[in-house]
Amino acid sequence: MFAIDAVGEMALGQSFGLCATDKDKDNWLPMLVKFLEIACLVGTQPIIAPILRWISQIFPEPPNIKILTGIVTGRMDSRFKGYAQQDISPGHEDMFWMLMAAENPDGSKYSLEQVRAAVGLILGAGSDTTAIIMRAMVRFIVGDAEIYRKVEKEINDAVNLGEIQFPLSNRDAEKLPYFQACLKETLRLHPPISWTLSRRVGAGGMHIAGRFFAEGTEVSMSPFVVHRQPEAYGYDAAMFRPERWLKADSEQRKTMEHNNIAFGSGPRVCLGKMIGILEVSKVMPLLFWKYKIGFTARSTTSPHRHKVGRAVDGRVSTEEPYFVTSQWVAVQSDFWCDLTLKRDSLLAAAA
Ligand code: HEM
Repeated sequence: MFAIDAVGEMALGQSFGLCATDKDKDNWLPMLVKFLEIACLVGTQPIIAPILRWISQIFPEPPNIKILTGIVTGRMDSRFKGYAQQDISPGHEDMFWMLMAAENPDGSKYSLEQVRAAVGLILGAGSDTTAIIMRAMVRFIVGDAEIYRKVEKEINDAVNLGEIQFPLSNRDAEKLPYFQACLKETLRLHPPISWTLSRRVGAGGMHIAGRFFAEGTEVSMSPFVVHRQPEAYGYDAAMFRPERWLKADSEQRKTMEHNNIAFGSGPRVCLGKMIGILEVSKVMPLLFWKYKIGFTARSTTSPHRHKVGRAVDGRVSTEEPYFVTSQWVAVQSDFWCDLTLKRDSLLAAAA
């Protein structure tokens, strides 16, 4: 809910109110998963796009989707209207405002359709991705008592010594090296996007990893696979071990960073990379400081209640606290946690 609200605030200057009401009354969460499933289908099989467009013209939009598209379209329309009346920003420069000021390479302004498409892309690309990392971080950290202890200690010590303050600034979050190493390990082992956007092989074709690919072939890489190479991350590449980032020498660290493609790489790298890292760095230390977290069994109403959990690598286990379904996006479902307010945070609130 936080990730959707945050991206709403950034893209259209206003959150969608999920955190404030503590409810997903418009069904953003299930609809986003559906949206990403369709994006996966169209992204990998572009031939399907015109068929889906045709179907969507014949059959009415399902009511749930209609509500969401209605909310987004309504907000955009009112911003377009405000913009035309020179009421350009809602008190701060959001992405809508920047897109309206942006120019195409030929110097022309973005068309309304371009702005609509870009805002839709940001809402889709910037919400579940960040939420997946947050869930995976809880699973990896809390699932290992020693790592959890180290994360808590680092945050508690930094708070007690007055080195960091909540709400955390990005600079303060950088004062938590062990937490940052956990974030890197999470992005490495559970990259939210299972393969990067495809690229087309250029004129004359190309040899990649010992194979020839003809000109025009679409190729892509899977962060999930690249991030598990022992050549880059060591013999224990499949293990969640934050220390690998802290103990690596500069050459090893360079290799690990270079192979980390959770946000893609090159000219089409994720445009929200720094925003995603900032969001996780602001929220997760506060969560770990404020609450004691534990996993609980799956809810009796869960669609997976008869199944054991499934990890991001497809391992099926009763120990696994969530169920990962991976299409383009490796999304978790049925993750039930117990949160207990900690004494320290209660005392700080009372002070
Ligand atoms: C942890 C969070 C995130 C992850 C792991 C992630 C990952 C990715 C990946 C793998 C790509 C494809 C890059 C490539 O093929 O080289 C991408 C593209 C993109 N991402 Fe993110 N993303 C995250 C958060 C965000 C956020 C918060 C936003 C916006 C506020 C965003 C906006 C975009 C956009 C607009 C693109 C398309 C770029 C293009 O077409 O050139 N992402 N992201």
